[in-house]
Amino acid sequence: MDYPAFLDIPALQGVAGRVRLPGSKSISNRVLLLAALSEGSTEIRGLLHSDDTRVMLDALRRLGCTVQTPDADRLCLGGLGASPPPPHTGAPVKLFLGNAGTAMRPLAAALALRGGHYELSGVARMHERPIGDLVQALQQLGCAIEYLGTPGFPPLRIRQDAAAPLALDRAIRVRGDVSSQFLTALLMALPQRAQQRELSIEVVGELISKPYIDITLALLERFGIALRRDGYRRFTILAGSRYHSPGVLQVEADASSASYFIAAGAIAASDTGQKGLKIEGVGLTSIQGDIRFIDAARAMGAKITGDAHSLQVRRGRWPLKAISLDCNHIPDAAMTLAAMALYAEGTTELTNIASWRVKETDRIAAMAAELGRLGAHCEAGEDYLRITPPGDAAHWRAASIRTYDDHRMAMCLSLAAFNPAGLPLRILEPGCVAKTFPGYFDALLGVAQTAAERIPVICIDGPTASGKGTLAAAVAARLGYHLLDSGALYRLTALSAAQHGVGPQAANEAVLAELAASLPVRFDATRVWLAGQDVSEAIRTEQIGMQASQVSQLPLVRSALVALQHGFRRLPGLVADGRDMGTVIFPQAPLKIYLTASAQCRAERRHKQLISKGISTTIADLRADLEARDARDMQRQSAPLKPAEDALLLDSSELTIDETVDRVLGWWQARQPFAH
Ligand SMILES: O=C(O)C1=C[C@@H](OP(=O)(O)O)[C@@H](O)[C@H](O)C1
Ligand SMILES: C=C(OP(=O)(O)O)C(=O)O
Repeated sequence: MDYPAFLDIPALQGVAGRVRLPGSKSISNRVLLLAALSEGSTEIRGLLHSDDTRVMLDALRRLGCTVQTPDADRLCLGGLGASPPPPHTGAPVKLFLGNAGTAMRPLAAALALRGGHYELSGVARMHERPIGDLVQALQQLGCAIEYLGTPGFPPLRIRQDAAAPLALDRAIRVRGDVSSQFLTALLMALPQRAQQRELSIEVVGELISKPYIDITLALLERFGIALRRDGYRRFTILAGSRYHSPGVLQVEADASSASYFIAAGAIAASDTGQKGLKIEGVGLTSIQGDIRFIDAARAMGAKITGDAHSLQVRRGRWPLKAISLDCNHIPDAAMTLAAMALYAEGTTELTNIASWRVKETDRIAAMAAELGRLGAHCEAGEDYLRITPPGDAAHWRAASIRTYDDHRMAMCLSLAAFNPAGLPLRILEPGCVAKTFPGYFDALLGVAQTAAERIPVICIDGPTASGKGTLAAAVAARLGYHLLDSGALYRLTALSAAQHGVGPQAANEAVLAELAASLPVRFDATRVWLAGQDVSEAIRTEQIGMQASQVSQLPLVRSALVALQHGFRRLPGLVADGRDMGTVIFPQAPLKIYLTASAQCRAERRHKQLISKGISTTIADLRADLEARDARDMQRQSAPLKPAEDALLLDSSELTIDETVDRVLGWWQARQPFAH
């Protein structure tokens, strides 16, 4: 998924409909590793496809696992089972684990206990995220594991002789007050060495994020590993333990990802009687601890119902009620409470969240800074955050939100788009959501509602071959906006007419208008589809171009296409390319460009294009055609080609494409309210 450098979200009002969430990160990466350690193949359904699972899968492939994907929902992983580990004397197997804590920590333990020569590294931030407590526990056992950079942090080298004896006769002690992932890592890795004897782990100090240990235990059980435990203090893996694939395993949708939609349902206005938002894939009986976010959301005012596989959320109490909550059990979803606090009456206090400081970024500092940018007042302590929302609508600010390469910062702060001041919101580097939820913004904007006039439209009109199409596509890509190639609609009407055996002449106006009104059209970034067929090339022939020009003269056809064109005005915004976008279709658009270039220049560009396609023609002929077409477009009765009164004229004769794009983006930026 290509993300722009920033995403501007217009002020949102409601949410409605249903959203199906991607798989749980925590379950996905645990299941992948357990399947890898098992004999035979495991069919995983509903696996999360994101940066964190991609690095895990890449690593497992390098370790020798086979991966097959019979369809989009199923992945079959062939495990390593009893196959021998690589020799510790050979070249290291280098594994890059991005910023995935659920890959780095468990793989470090699993490989140290398996034996072999490995180097584990990640992105720069991963090299600042602690792993010392886990490494110490492994070293205690006699594993040869060392730091390649700063002591206590990745990157790591593991050089372990699989045959060397380990000190397994006493309990392995591990601290759990920095991250529960260290204990999870040991729990998942140790069964490799529990064939002959039972193995115990003792947790030193207070364990944080306990519900993540419950996920680990639940999945170990699915893979046949039996344990004895004393609360969260001591865990004993029984002798004779062996990973046994369950065959097929369904991954629940991610409960942390659900928190953004639960919050949206609680915040967004919905008409009385409306059911609000349905969240599918995860339900009230989830094995993920973050499902307990619903208790906190309810305490703030959300109305939540549900069953085993889905949740239904709507606004209840309004404004929301501030809460004071120990969030240690829901470290990830608790960030969403910070965003909900923007809409609460009073000061919300989130405590026992020291682990926020060592995650994708220092989340306490980052959250305080960005909520402050929106107009809230925050007090950040070593392990707490207090949030007092903007006093009233007048105190909200149009903010440009930094995301610190932290997916949760981007997802949480997007909820500020529901602000009561009706201000748009800018999210910088929105692509960071790819860590756990690549399609997040599409999902949010797919269920969000706002008044059509709040959705910005940039109109790019101009004569034939002026470069409108290229400019519009580039501007849309840079802004993450939808694209309407209105000229293509006329071409599509002409093509559809030809397919139905209807000529483009005025006598057929009524039939042509009927065809136009129900065009089954879909655009994506580079292709055009008509009734599921890729017609990108078919509509570009000179013949269809001439017929398109003819049908575009017919008033009934033009009006049939108006509603279709208005339908393209969808969140977060639209770039509309055509001849009457600014004058007729979107007269209220906040930016209108009239793009021209001299006839000679346009003829030369078109000539170059045609030559590159192997079509021979002369510049003089093309110029004559262009001028004839201009005259026809400018003189037609209905919506003649002319600049809108408030359009900015842009002559691209002397400009490169990049310069033209930058000019338009510069004009657009100048009209945005975001403070820097
Ligand atoms: O085990 C897991 O899947 C996770 C444990 C938690 O980390 P900590 O135990 O470091 O709090 C959580 O924040 C992380 O996103 C996923
Ligand atoms: C802390 C997180 O990730 P990780 O699994 O990398 O620790 C998170 O997803 O919020």
